[in-house]
Amino acid sequence: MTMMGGIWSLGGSLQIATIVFLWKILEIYFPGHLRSSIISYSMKLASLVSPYIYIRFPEFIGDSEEYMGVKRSDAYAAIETYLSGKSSREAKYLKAVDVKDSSQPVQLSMDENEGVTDEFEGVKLSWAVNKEYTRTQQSFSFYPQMDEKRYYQLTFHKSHRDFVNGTYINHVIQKGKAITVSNRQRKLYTNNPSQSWERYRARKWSHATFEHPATFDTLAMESKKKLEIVNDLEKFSKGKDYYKKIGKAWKRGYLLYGPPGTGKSSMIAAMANHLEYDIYDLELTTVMNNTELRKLLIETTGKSIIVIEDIDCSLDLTGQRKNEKKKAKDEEVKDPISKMTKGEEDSNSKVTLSGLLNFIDGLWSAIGGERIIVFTTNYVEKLDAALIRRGRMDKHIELSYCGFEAFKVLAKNYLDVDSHPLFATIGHLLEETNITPADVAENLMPKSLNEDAEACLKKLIEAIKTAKEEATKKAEEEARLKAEKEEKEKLEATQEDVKIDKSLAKDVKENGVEVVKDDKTLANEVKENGVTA
Ligand SMILES: Nc1ncnc2c1ncn2[C@@H]1O[C@H](COP(=O)(O)OP(=O)(O)OP(=O)(O)O)[C@@H](O)[C@H]1O
Ligand SMILES: [Mg+2]
Repeated sequence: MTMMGGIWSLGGSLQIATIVFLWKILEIYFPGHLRSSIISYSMKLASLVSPYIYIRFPEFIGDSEEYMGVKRSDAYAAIETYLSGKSSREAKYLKAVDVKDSSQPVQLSMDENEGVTDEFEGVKLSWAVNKEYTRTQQSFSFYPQMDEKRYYQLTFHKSHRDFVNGTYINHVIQKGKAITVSNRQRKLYTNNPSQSWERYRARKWSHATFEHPATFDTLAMESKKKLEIVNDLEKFSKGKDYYKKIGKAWKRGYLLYGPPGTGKSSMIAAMANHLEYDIYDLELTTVMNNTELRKLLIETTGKSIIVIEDIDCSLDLTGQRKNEKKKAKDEEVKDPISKMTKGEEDSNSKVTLSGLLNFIDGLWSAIGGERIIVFTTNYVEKLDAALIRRGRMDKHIELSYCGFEAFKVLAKNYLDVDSHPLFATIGHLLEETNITPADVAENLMPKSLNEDAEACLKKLIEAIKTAKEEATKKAEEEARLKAEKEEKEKLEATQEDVKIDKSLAKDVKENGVEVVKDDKTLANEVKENGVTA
């Protein structure tokens, strides 16, 4: 189909008709892989006499022999977007690339075997989209599977070689990227299990349109803290030159920690909405090893937030668990047979702490533009210090129970009230009670059409009182258990002392000599009598 690319520059309806006819014959009578060989040989033949130059932009780049290592080409995507307008006006065979919401037009691109012409600074160029077939690298089969590889082909007269290399291609890529940014719909990605990566076109990430409505305005937290985070994000997103100057990869790590329901996930959504970034929600438990993790990283794009939720649950990454693992390993060394029986489990070994650290700040982490990495956890104290040190997780943000200021944000959002006589009671109760913003929000939400703001606020007051009573009961119960435990320990210690005393007395009686008292007995005597015996 390379020949088709030349059609648009050659002109002449007879030539076009002949070539289209030949192409149809090729398509009907020759299978895909044979067709691409015929095309490739005819192209070589034609190039001997043709004054045209052809540049190919494949859809996937990387090691073409190893499908697992390929990445969708940014240039291909930019060209697709750049040509979208022209394609929808000129091409006859089109396909819908991205169907957006009903308020926006469908983005169209040329279908295979189609071509359009472009003119830039007086130079005419032609574009075509083609595909070729290659054999997949799968196990031996009598019916080998063929993979399609799409590519854009640019054709131009050889006199414009320098202009195209120096100016035109740059213009196309820049323009394509700018269009993408202006009408892009943000995406929420999640990683596919690696078993489905085998096929060439199978992606490592699946995506859906990101539509979470949380913003920093709807987020309930102290305004000072909120402003600090917003400023931090903005400084980062505009910091390209700064990061270059200080010699650091353009990325920033955030650790969000706090009890369940305090807004960690909501904050990630608010960050993405504020910066207009995509989100890559990385499910670490389906990643088999460090190599897979790196491959996933390579496939992420710039202007994105990579999220690992509940990092403490995802993997054996906590310091504590690592020690347990080390202990288990030491035991294995002592007992090689047990190691062999555990062999199967080991081969399934998952991402390690060092693999994750590499993911965050290894050499590979610097590719592909600005990126934010966010970890969330309910138990910050469980995390390994190496994982959350500054430079990796640059900013630690605690999301905590609902304070009065956070309540006011929720009241404004949920009930549209800025002030109310019941606010004072609520403020007072919140000072004494730990209740999550999720619980407050749930109580503020009207449950029927007749429920007004006052009814909701009263409902909240009752909920906080109940939470307070429960917390008091819980604290009392804990105090009782603690006292019981202390009492038991004291009793056990006394019984131990009595035992020692009795054995001493027995020694004296039997042997007629006094045995030197041990330190504990002496200390007890000093405590009780104020003098040593
Ligand atoms: N700070 C907050 N501001 C606004 N809404 C909140 C806040 N915290 C919680 N919510 C509400 O509670 C719900 C749960 O919050 P979210 O999922 O963000 O909590 P989380 O901290 O991620 O919890 P988990 O640790 O269980 O994942 C959200 O849908 C949101 O409506
Ligand atoms: Mg969450």
